[in-house]
Amino acid sequence: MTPLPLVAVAGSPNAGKSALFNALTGARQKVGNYPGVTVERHSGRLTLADGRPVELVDLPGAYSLDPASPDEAVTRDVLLGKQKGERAPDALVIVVDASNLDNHLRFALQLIELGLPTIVALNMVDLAKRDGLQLDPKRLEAELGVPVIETVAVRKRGIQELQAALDDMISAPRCGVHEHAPSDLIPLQRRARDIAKAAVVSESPVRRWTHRLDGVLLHPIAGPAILAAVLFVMFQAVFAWSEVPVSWIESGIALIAQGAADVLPHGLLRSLIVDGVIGGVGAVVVFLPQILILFFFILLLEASGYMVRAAFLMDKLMHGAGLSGRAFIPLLSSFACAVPGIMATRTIDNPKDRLTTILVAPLMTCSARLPVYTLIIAAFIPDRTVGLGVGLQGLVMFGLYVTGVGGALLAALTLRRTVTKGGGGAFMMELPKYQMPQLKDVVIGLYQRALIFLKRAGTIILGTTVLLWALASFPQAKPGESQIEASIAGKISSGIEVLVKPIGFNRDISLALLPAMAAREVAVSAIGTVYSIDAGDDQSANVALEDRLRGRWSLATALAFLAWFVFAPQCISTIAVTRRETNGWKWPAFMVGYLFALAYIAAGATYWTAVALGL
Ligand SMILES: Nc1nc2c(ncn2[C@@H]2O[C@H](COP(=O)(O)OP(=O)(O)OP(=O)(O)O)[C@@H](O)[C@H]2O)c(=O)[nH]1
Ligand SMILES: [Mg+2]
Repeated sequence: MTPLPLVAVAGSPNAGKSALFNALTGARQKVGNYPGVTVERHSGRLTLADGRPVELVDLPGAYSLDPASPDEAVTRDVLLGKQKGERAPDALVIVVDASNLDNHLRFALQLIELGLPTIVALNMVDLAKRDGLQLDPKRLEAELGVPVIETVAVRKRGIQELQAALDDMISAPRCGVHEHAPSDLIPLQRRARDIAKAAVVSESPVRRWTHRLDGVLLHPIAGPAILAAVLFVMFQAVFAWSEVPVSWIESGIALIAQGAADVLPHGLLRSLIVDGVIGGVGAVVVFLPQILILFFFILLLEASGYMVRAAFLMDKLMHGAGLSGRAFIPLLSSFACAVPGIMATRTIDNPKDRLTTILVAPLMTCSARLPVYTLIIAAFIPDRTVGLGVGLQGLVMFGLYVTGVGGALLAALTLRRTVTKGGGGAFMMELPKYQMPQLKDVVIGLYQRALIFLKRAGTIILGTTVLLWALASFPQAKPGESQIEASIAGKISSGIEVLVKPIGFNRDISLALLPAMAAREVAVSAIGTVYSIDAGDDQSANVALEDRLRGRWSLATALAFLAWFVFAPQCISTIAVTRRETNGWKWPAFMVGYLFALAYIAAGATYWTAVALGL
């Protein structure tokens, strides 16, 4: 018995292939598995007008014939007649989304080049129309050189016409499958865009604007320059805009501390409230404005549709580091916090790519580092401009972010050649329309961020601060003795100090490192608490934290401390989420190990360089 003619339904993800397949085959479907892989095989039967049966297979969506995932590999192998347990298809139905034509035509063009008898289903014309886009299928047909049928798969519109076209095609003599040579994506993309443009009859202004903006924002030279400028402005704003609200919060906290000191009697309770709670938590809460400004930008970039363009621009760079372009969005979210960033890696299909992305995500400068960076920069970097209105402090902050990103790319490159070696794939993504961000959404996003931050301040940070206060307050010092040196915390930190002395860290830092494991910001509150206790009741208790630091740390130590924080894996939540996402302790342990090693080396190198330069 000769097998039925096989017709493959192929196209980009979400084109509506399965919907069309269902409309064509109805209930006559079979679900199996391709041998050797975990990809399902959906097939169904279709009877042509003259009574001849054909078999239809619904292939997994793919962006190109150069696969990035196991699903895409099956699609390619079936189409090229190389899939085990499947015969070569006799004809193709390519499904494209009319409202997303230039993206979907890329793959369609590759498929048409295979030379099989082919029909293009121009699907989702209902959605295109709703968006104000009208296309000319005849023009498209002329450009592509194969029949084009308009369909709305979910409403079964155009199904009969499609079946009639299949009828003609199966009757025609078939020619063999041509080999696929991996094609260069850039010319392919350009052709797809030109054809999609030619097929447009009319287009709404929003769509037209999107195309025009993309012409500038995705330009090979202007695009990256604009992206760099956007990021730079963002980091300058974090400093410049926060000055006033920070000073308000500072005076508020000082007032509260003063009030508490006035009403409470001398002694331990007063020390706990004023030094422990108000001193520690207050030192962190001050950073709320900066964190909100950072999130304001991230929310704006996301809502406007620019974020995905940024990912597109970064794709080449990501590939250079051995990462998938899909890694960009998880890594960018990690600027806010590594926990959602690591969770977002679930969109990366290649397991090695994904693992690498998880392992480097903590190197992205999360918002919890901001308090530490800000404190040290404010204390040690002069507040002056370096010309053109660019502030030195903002520049140093920008430099710290760049170091984090550079470290992540280098780490990824190294990991991909060693522990996470293995093939990756080409990456493509769809660009959404530009949108005016809604004020309401941004406000809600910021409100949620503020709440999360304050909750952290009230729980983890408060808890560790009080614990540290207790460790730093007992046993009580005898007269003439320094309280910190007499305390348990002082003893512990002397132990740590032995380890970190070679990289220029002093006792204050050793004391802050341990509680900072709970959350990075705690380093700031820990230093705040310790200094409050140490100052005792003398007049200097009211001196701002920065001024105290300036008196006690050398510039070399401060810079080493910054370098440490760029790399150190100090966050329990990140370690926990890594364990969950990688199903075990192996990778989180590896991550903590290599990041601490990097932190130690970076801090040491910074310290000794600074000392050598005479800072
Ligand atoms: N409005 C509208 N929606 C459609 C049309 N065709 C498909 N859809 C919807 O689009 C979504 C994706 O359709 P699918 O058929 O699952 O797409 P697919 O190409 O099989 O996707 P993958 O298999 O994931 O690549 C579903 O929610 C469908 O209901 C259409 O012509 N018009
Ligand atoms: Mg499908």
